[in-house]
Amino acid sequence: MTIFQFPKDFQWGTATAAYQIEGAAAEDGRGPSIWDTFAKTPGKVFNGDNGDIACDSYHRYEEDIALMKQLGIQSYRFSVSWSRILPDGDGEINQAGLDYYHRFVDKLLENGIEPFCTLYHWDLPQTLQDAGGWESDITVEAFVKFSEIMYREFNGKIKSWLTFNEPWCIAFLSNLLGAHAPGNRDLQTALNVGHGLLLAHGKSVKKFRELGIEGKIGIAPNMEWAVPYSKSEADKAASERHIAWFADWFLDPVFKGEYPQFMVDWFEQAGAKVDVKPGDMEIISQPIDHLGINYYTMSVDRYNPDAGVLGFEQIDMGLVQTDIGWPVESRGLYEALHHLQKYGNIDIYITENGACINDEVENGQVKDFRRISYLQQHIAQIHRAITDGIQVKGYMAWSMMDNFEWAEGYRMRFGLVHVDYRSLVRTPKESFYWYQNVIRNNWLETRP
Ligand SMILES: N=NNCCOCCOc1ccc(-c2cn(C[C@@H]3NC[C@@H](O)[C@H]3O)nn2)cc1
Repeated sequence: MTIFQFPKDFQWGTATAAYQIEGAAAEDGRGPSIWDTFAKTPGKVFNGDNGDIACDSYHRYEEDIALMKQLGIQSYRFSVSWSRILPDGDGEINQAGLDYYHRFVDKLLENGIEPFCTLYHWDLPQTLQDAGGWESDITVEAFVKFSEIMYREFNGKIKSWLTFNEPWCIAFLSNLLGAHAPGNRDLQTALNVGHGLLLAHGKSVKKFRELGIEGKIGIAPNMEWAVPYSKSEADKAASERHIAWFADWFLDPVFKGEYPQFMVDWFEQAGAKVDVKPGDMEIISQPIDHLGINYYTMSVDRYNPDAGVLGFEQIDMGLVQTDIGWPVESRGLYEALHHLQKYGNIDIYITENGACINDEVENGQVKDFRRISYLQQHIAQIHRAITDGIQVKGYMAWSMMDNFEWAEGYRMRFGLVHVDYRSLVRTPKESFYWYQNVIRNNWLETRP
């Protein structure tokens, strides 16, 4: 047996997001978001599932927090439903929305759990999408206003902030590939959205500093690691484009104040160019305090000029896959963490990592041993990176509970806790008890 001891101040946690767990979609003044609209558009979400009820965490948060307490986590990453706070995206504040998050955050703090807040986790108020979405300064300025309201309201209660979750999904999955809300399929739109969210990020960080808010702020890109299928230069370049598409396209502007030129050139030959105005990159590259990284899988890429805008296809190498079809290769997390060192040795939180394993309850138990294997492999890679001197400060398993997995609806389960969507009964899985032990010990035990 090998013991991997983690630093004494390492923060163990779990993560969720508002639209995926809260439900109460039209309750207490909440306005519609683009995901309410998208989910109710026929054909967009498996089975026509939507977030009207979800896990009903809006009403059951005390039960959920009791489970977090039982799990023993030190921090809990959640997101705020913007359209609960500002139902029209801007304008009048909905006090009932603020009151909900105060009740929720107070309950976390009462239980010794640090709230780790993501301001934007994909649920843009529909009124702002109607006004141009992230391509429009209207939305950028509305986000700054929304974030200022949250900063002022929760200053001293919430000390760990993230502006945006997974910019790649917001820009490209949702506006080039059309798989997520609002479902556009246009490269120029995707680049405009990416630039808009980066401007909103920079302006919000600037506001955070101007207000003298206590705590730390950052952003949480999702990364996919990729390696070339062959030794050819074309395959090598394809895997580099894949990595940069998810990470460098957003992190170079944040940390270096410029887009990666090889990607700017690639997109230009594909017919799209970011319209960078004077002063934009200075705003975007406001210094941040920490970086959230979401990691799930890695890819073996082969150059194929006919395989989409980025010109790579992902080759199935026969690796074990989770139930959503993502190859399991924890080495990619280690490599991704080293890749990030070019931006400096910034504090990093693994703000999402987890496995889609769709086991159900049998005799009161969920024997999700495949999830335990996935988590163990990936946590071991984090220990390896820390041993190399990389400043990983925490790990938040995705997800605390099964929830609405976007276009996959409720069929894909990532939770440490099983949710019966009819009864809403929560059942801790075997992985919950395994993770409870890792947290209690602050070490990982691996058996040969
Ligand atoms: N690899 N790309 N190939 C080309 C594009 O393929 C099309 C599909 O792409 C993807 C890529 C990534 C994802 C994804 C999902 N989650 C899980 C959520 N994270 C935030 C939290 O809310 C979780 O629910 N993280 N990432 C989905 C689809």
